[in-house]
Amino acid sequence: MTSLQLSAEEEMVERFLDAAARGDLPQVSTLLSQVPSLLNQMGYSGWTALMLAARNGHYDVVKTLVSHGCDKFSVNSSSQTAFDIAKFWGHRHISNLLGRTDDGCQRILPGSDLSQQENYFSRETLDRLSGKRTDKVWLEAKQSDPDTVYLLFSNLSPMVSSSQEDGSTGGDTKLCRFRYDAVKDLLQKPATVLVFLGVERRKNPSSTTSSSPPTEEGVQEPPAWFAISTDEDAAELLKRCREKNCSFPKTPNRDLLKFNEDEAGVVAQARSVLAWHSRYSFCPTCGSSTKLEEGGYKRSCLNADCRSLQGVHNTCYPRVDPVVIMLVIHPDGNQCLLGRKKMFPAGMFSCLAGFIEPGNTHTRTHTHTLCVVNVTHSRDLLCPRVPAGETVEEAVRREVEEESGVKVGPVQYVSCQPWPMPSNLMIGCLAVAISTDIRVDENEIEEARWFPRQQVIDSLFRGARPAFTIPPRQTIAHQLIRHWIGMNSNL
Ligand SMILES: NC(=O)C1=CN([C@@H]2O[C@H](COP(=O)(O)OP(=O)(O)OC[C@H]3O[C@@H](n4cnc5c(N)ncnc54)[C@H](O)[C@@H]3O)[C@@H](O)[C@H]2O)C=CC1
Ligand SMILES: [Mg+2]
Ligand SMILES: [Mg+2]
Ligand SMILES: [Mg+2]
Ligand SMILES: [Zn+2]
Repeated sequence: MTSLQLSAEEEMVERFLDAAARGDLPQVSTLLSQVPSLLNQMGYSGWTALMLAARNGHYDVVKTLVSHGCDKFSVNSSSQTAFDIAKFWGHRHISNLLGRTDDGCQRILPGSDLSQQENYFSRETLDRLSGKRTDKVWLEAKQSDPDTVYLLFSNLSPMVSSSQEDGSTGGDTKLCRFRYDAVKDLLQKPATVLVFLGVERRKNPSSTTSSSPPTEEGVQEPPAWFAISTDEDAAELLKRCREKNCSFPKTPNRDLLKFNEDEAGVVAQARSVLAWHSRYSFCPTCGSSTKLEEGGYKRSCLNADCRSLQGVHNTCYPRVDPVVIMLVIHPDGNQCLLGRKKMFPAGMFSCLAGFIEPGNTHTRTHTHTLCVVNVTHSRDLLCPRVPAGETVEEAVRREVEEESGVKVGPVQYVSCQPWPMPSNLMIGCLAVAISTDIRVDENEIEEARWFPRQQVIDSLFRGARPAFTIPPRQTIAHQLIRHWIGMNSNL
């Protein structure tokens, strides 16, 4: 092979890689059909087309390369697969696609344990079927269906059974499931709140054990799930359960972390919606009484003159509070900033976190999406000082500086977690510090420190005598710390 031929071939590889990096799917497909051997080629950078598409979030290109049978397990000079790269850059849909594989292959992918990238409380076990919430006839039929599953809540705690003899939940907590006959009296009570959670997702339709008749089309519908919150005495409610060791856990922050991933997702959904009902019994706009609608996903004001009945108002729907939670990395790349609140168990440090705030009067440098304004209005209206929601990045910078005095530069989203105490969405980020002096706000944080990577590894993997402890694996704080430790610094 002459040097000229070689460079032509190299040039073709670089063109192919460039198309993948830019997300140019037609170009990727054309080149592949002309030269199929391009599929797994590495360029000068040591990256394959799959890695570049995964890096830049080009889902369609990744999908096409995978469908052509490309090698998902090849690694770059930092030993990262395309899966690792997608995960690092927060392209979860791509890491899910690359991680979705049979059990045999999953072993091969480094760090490919899917439960690691999916945070606790995030699994969508049920199909919410939100379109059915307005279908009263369907919802009523489902309520009396013998296959329907009911979960009972008292004071926002679900009834659970525990395998521990003393009733203390030791990691094997299960939701108590009820059928219509066991709860139909509760459904008649005026104080009862009923929330439609969704229907089971069928993995294997042929293995159904449903006793309900097929629908007109002959398709058996999967069982529906509802959550019931009632004012009946907890001790009375417990008598309805035939299982042993039933209880309503008393300490949500601890006890709600003991379900398997499937049930944790259902609990998060049910508890957040029920918590909203418990706090919004009256109309936030005019103070009148409200009625439940849409399968428990709406409260409408009973005052016919209320403003909330005109148009769509967010006060009528369950609320979610966004919270940023961030692992701040030292400019040297080898230490991270962790803090502790007074209420934490002794020796525990965690990521800093804080509520995203509405309205930010900082001067903004990026463009806004604005409502259309009359062109004769002053320029001030086009570059408004009007309050607008804080961005995730701004909230990260503000909270870190407020709580620790450390200034933050780049911010990168990693993953998020519904946190049903009562209804937060924890938005997990990595952030890089641009100053290192710590000055804690003692109202919020008792202490904050830079921890060297090795000390963090000792804590994470419970090495000999760790200097501090971190929150349990079910928290996104734990997962962010783990993510940083697992990540190579040269990406
Ligand atoms: N899943 C996880 O790994 C973690 C979850 N969290 C959750 O994040 C949440 C926020 O973290 P913080 O450091 O407490 O926030 P923060 O730093 O913003 O301070 C909380 C204070 O902000 C005020 N505040 C502003 N907006 C609020 C709102 N919508 N609801 C309640 N208080 C509001 C209150 O005065 C409150 O005391 C906590 O509720 C906690 O449950 C916190 C750390 C780890
Ligand atoms: Mg905070
Ligand atoms: Mg704060
Ligand atoms: Mg705050
Ligand atoms: Zn009202």
